[in-house]
Amino acid sequence: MSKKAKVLVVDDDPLNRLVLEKTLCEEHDVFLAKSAEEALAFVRTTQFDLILLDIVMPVMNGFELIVKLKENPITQAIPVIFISANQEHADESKGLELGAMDYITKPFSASIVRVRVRNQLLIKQKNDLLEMLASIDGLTEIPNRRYLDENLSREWRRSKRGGSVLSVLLMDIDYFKRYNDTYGHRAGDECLKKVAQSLLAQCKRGSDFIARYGGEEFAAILPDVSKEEAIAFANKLRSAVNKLNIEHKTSLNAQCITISIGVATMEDGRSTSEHSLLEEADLGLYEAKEAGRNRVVAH
Ligand SMILES: Nc1nc2c(ncn2[C@@H]2O[C@H](COP(=O)(O)OP(=O)(O)OP(=O)(O)O)[C@@H](O)[C@H]2O)c(=O)[nH]1
Repeated sequence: MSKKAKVLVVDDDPLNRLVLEKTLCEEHDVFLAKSAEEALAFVRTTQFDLILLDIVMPVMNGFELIVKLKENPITQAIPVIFISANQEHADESKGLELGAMDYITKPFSASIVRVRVRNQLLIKQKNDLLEMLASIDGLTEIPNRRYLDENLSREWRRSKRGGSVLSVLLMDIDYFKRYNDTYGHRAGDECLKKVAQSLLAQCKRGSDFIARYGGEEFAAILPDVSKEEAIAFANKLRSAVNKLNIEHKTSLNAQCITISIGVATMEDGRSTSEHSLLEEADLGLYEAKEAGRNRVVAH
């Protein structure tokens, strides 16, 4: 059975909160906030699938709250439905212009609220699925370059802010053109899938992130991992690929598929940009290739 959606009801009127909870609690997990401030505290700790939002509330009203929600990358994708006693068209169009998905007027019919909430949750489910598909590489089924770029940008900003360490790896299969030429493009695809899955299997920490960077290149983002730890992890990845023992009889450095890895680490928030971190890892990768392949070079 699929898990219940989390719906946050934000309304200063206790009776409205109670009625909405009763209306929705059979189908969804319902959370109640009695003010916009309480809602903001809630969304910091819980990932909601939908917010039902009153407009007229003391201190911060519903319009002000939706602006804050849409400004924050963490909350901007949560669909909002206004539920308000304001029946003016101007309020409804303002609510929709500010990013709400729907506008329900009070007094409301419980069955209409239920259907409109269900509709928005279905749209969100489909959007989440599309977002996920757009982030996964079709061949290897691991995150793609787009997902990597987003994640690196986020982790780089986090490290810069907190002064924490961040390591990046760039990996490339050795003599892969020769592999394709020898065994065919289809076998090349199978090889890429096996390598990708073996790299992924080495990621034991939730924060480790592996992606297909493009072609026969892969990348890893390792938050809070020092240079020494990143080198050790890179060697673990290299050894995992060696152990796959995929025959490569035309390779010039081994009898089987191997990878070369470049490592770069940002310590004390010193790197100028996330791109410079990738460039340093790329330099390490280049040197690993030059030095004979099937090795790790840190920059
Ligand atoms: N089968 C297959 N091959 C790919 C894919 N993407 C890139 N390639 C191939 O990967 C090969 C990469 O070759 P090069 O960049 O010359 O490098 P290399 O042969 O691995 O040599 P070194 O990196 O110097 O060890 C090219 O022949 C690409 O066609 C893919 O999705 N599937």
